[in-house]
Amino acid sequence: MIGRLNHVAIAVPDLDAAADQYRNALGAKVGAPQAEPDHGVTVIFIELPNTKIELLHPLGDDSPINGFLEKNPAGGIHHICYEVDDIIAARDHLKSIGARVLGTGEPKIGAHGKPVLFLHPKDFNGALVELEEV
Ligand SMILES: C[C@@H](C(=O)O)C(=O)SCCNC(=O)CCNC(=O)[C@H](O)C(C)(C)COP(=O)(O)OP(=O)(O)OC[C@H]1O[C@@H](n2cnc3c(N)ncnc32)[C@H](O)[C@@H]1OP(=O)(O)O
Ligand SMILES: [Co+2]
Repeated sequence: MIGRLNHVAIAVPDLDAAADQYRNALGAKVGAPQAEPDHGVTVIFIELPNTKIELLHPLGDDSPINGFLEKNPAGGIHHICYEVDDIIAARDHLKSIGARVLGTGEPKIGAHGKPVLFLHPKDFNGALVELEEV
């Protein structure tokens, strides 16, 4: 069902510092900050030849990543995003086998303008999974 790795997301306490580090220390192609108010985050995408890194920082008061950054004040790997062809079929299959789909259960439009869903980390080996329909 899952296809390519779309991105690995890293929650960071200082978005500018993290972007500068990827640009200068690692020589990466770093995009501009992108506010995603519907998701409670500001993101910066880093384009790698085979995938992307998504730097995440809280936006607004009730960001879903606040708790994670409190537990991991230096930052940390927050989620992995896999591509799927049909997000509704993927969701219904996962629900039917008891996996918890987060939020309302309806896909939201993600940072690439495509529908996304999240699966509870406790159901996936401690790793928060995002699915993106491509
Ligand atoms: C823009 C878009 C895009 O790419 O298009 C994005 O990525 S938006 C990216 C931001 N959006 C999201 O993450 C949306 C989905 N996420 C959520 O709904 C939430 O973050 C949850 C995953 C439910 C966690 O929420 P919260 O931290 O408030 O809950 P909680 O403290 O009760 O956590 C429950 C347990 O899960 C663990 N936990 C929390 N966040 C985790 C993470 N990212 N990876 C692995 N484990 C995690 C906690 O440590 C805790 O474990 P213990 O009980 O063992 O201590
Ligand atoms: Co993401």
